[in-house]
Amino acid sequence: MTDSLKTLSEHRCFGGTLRFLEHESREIGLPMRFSVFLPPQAAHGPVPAVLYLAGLTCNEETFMVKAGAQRLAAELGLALIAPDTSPRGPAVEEIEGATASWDFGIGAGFYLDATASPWAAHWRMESWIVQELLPLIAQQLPIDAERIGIFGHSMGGHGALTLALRHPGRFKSLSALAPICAPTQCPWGEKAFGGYLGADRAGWLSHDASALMQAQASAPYPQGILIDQGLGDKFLAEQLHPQLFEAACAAAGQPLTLRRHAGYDHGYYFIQSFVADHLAHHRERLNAR
Ligand SMILES: N[C@@H](CCC(=O)N[C@@H](CSC=O)C(=O)NCC(=O)O)C(=O)O
Repeated sequence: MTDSLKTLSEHRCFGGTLRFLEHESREIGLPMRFSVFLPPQAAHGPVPAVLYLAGLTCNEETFMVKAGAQRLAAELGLALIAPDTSPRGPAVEEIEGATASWDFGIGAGFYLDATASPWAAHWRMESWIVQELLPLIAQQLPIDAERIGIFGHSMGGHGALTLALRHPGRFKSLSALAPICAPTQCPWGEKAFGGYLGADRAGWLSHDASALMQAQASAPYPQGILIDQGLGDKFLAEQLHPQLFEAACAAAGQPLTLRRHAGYDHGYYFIQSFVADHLAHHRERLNAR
């Protein structure tokens, strides 16, 4: 059966369960991996969940191993879902350019559906996550499909902001850590969008968080968006541009808490330091009825 979940490993964790899973994805056309942490409360019925999108070079394990989020998620009764960041395996490794650099191809799916050849065949991360993975998880695991939030880091922060803005109502809460805020105006985004979407830059804007927010007629998240950014982040000036998303939120009337933290870099020690605030942000909004 195409939709069945294969458990790769299962671990007891803070009274809940951490599972690493795989399924045959119809959208990607290949097996895809993801991880799910179910808190103890999931033993008694469906729980709210937060989808975490990871950054360049990461996979479905990175967040669960490095962020230190499970203890608080167990206390708050929140499930955590962490998908892989691109298609993988022999079928895609042989595509020219798939493994040549760490910011494009494998480990760098950018959470969109590619339209340009040869990427369009398998690089369908947006459809995989939104149309296939979330419905499958809600069907097969004790997760409340109506109470799902989204956050992410760097490329995954871009993914969180853009998927939330491109799918109104799908995600009830939104936050990001050091997100790529204006990918049409930074080297990582220009390389990825040029490869995955082709040379016509007009089409890129529908995957640019700042452009999407600028186009909103009213605040899509009236309960507020949280962003944390380290000021010691070596990628901040060239790649991330939080000030552009901040300006777009101001123009759209979107409440935004953008916290700038002296000394913090781009890595998982920064994420560990603020992940509790993100889980609390989501829990408050997902539990509001
Ligand atoms: N190899 C790169 C560094 C790659 C990197 O920093 N990846 C970040 C995400 S960057 C934007 O999406 C990350 O989360 N890495 C995983 C980790 O464990 O830190 C280089 O050479 O600079």
